[in-house]
Amino acid sequence: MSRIGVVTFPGSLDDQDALRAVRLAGAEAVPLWHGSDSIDGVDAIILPGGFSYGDYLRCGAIARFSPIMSTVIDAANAGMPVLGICNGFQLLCEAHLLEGAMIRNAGQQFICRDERLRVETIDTTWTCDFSKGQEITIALKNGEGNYQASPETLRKLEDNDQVVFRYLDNPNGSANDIAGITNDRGNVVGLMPHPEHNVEELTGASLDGAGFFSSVLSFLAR
Ligand SMILES: NC(=O)CC[C@H](N)C(=O)O
Repeated sequence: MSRIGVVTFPGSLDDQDALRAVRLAGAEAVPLWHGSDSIDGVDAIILPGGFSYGDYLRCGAIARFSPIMSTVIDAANAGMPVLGICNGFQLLCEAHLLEGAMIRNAGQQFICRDERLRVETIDTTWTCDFSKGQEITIALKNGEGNYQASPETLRKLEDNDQVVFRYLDNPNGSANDIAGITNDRGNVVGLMPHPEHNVEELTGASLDGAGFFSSVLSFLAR
């Protein structure tokens, strides 16, 4: 059975939901603690949403120096699937595993709502079970979700098919309507919306988040 680790930082909020989504997908969910440099032999890693270190300085800027991150960076560079959800995406940018940065939402409001997204590439470890161009609904909730990058970086992301998700109705001012991106290799993915909140019928929400977790399991079974 594949083992997927979820890292808890001080101020993480959605680690339990991510662990639950992993279990619902049929994998072993492995809680990991930010203060240890061990990833316990897992096959894939999720950096969950929340308010690590109270969002002091910038979202993810302090968590990026947690002991576990040096191991996560080595594993990601060796090809391990890593998914950063919201604060996790911010953290992946701070750790330079993904390019670009997040600033305050245009309008300066915290946004919490369902968001329509288009899947732009299925060539990643976390989206291979979707179809290209598929439209999905995933919950969004953040204050600093406005993705920005230099014109050169944006051009590179577009040219290399590294834009993974785009908002259909851009809620926060993100450049090129970008909701999520991947690295060159397609093993590291970050997105602002929260797939772990869209996996259970009981909530009445869409179940479109399940595709992230089934994708990584399909990838690991190859
Ligand atoms: N849901 C989240 O992970 C929020 C991330 C971050 N605290 C923000 O508000 O932008």
